[in-house]
Amino acid sequence: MAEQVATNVHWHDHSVTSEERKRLKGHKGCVLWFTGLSGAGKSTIANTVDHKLHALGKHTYLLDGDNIRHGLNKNLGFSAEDRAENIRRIGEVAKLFADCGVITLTAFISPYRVDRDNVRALLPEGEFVEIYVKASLETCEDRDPKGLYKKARAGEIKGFTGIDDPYEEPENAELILDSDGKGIDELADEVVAHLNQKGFLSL
Ligand SMILES: Nc1ncnc2c1ncn2[C@@H]1O[C@H](COP(=O)(O)OS(=O)(=O)O)[C@@H](OP(=O)(O)O)[C@H]1O
Ligand SMILES: Nc1ncnc2c1ncn2[C@@H]1O[C@H](COP(=O)(O)OP(=O)(O)O)[C@@H](O)[C@H]1O
Repeated sequence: MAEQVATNVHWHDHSVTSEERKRLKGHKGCVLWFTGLSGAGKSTIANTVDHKLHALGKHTYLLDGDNIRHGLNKNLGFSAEDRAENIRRIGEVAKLFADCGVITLTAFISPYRVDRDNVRALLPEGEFVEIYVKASLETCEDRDPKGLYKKARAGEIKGFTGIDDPYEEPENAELILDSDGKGIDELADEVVAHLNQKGFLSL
């Protein structure tokens, strides 16, 4: 976890409370943390869940890997340190969204267990929902929508997750999606059903 560097800064409580914000929205906030290899289906499934929840009248927002790396995190690369900082910042942003009752979806490889666990620790108990989008390396390489695996195999990209950089599988994910065996719509429905069952879609 990053240490606080600045001194003489003080926490201020908001005059509109987190509970009041949630009441206005009609449901709790949470973070749906999709993790998995590049090409596993994180982004596509998260987008489909986002659509389905929006259609149900829920307040959602999706923080997507490639997009965040064009803005907030454009100064970060793919070393272990930069990936940790990437995930830390996303975690802090997601926490703010969840605090005001938004169902926040994130789609990042987030390959290191400790980085994901640090985000879990940032959030109130039960609000971090780790969703492992599980697909074999073979499946991901076959899909290879951006041609990145091909480049990594050719040595044109170094430190590519799954090829010459690690991916640590979740040990206690709330949900595991079988992206080798099932289609996008079915997997998105599994996520919505989980949220419903756990009471995230109401107050
Ligand atoms: N070295 C290396 N390793 C893995 N991925 C790479 C790399 N270089 C570029 N890319 C592209 O960046 C996307 C992953 O970014 P993330 O922010 O999700 O990565 S991480 O969570 O910080 O590990 C990832 O996108 P997704 O396919 O959406 O996962 C890749 O398109
Ligand atoms: N369960 C699935 N079954 C079939 N194709 C999938 C599935 N999940 C994702 N895909 C396809 O695989 C490709 C990569 O998905 P994407 O969501 O970009 O992965 P990620 O965000 O994990 O890198 C896309 O073309 C997507 O349509």
